[in-house]
Amino acid sequence: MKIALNNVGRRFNKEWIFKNLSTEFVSGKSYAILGPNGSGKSTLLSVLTGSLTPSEGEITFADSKEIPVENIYQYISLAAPYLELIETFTLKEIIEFHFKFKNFAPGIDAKNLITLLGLEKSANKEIKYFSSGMKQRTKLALACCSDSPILFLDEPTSNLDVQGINWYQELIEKFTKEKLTIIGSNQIQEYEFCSEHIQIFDYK
Ligand SMILES: Nc1ncnc2c1ncn2[C@@H]1O[C@H](COP(=O)(O)OP(=O)(O)OP(=O)(O)O)[C@@H](O)[C@H]1O
Repeated sequence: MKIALNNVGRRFNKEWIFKNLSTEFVSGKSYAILGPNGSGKSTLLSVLTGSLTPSEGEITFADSKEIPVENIYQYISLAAPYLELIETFTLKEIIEFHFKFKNFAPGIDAKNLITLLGLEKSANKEIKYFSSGMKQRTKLALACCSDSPILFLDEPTSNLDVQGINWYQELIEKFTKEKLTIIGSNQIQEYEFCSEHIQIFDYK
């Protein structure tokens, strides 16, 4: 998989969030998009997922051939603070729902995903009764355990405690090897495994 950006910029009204960004994102590599709060990480991630159009420049998605932007969602898994889980579903139900649209990563099924989460006792509990950390683990596990070639994680350790952060790092180790992984972050423990760094402030 490849995402290629050619002089891409995005503005809201008259404010440029980033511009003149030309780079490539390829499978098997992990990328960190870095910058402080409000710098534009989530805006760039939205452009890269095809959910926000660039204000200038070109973005292209390709596998063995070009993929139209309207189809790119089929190749993507995403966990982000602004993507909510359906609160009235139980954990079992949300897994069943999610995997109507995505395939499980090799070796994963609903039962061992719950084990991986360490939430066996909460399998029949509604998401609305989950703690913020339990919800975050669930979002990360759904995204990482899907068989999608591109994985986007925005602020992946928000609401996780030290144990949760270790759990996140193990999850990444297990499930991102052959993927194109892109992390939006300003915390080292979230992106230390990423070999490629993009500083939003280099594109202001
Ligand atoms: N839909 C929008 N309309 C107008 N301005 C927007 C919109 N979305 C984001 N912005 C602005 O774009 C800038 C970058 O926001 P963005 O959420 O991308 O930053 P971020 O680096 O992800 O921040 P954080 O680390 O706090 O999540 C901010 O000034 C924000 O107010």
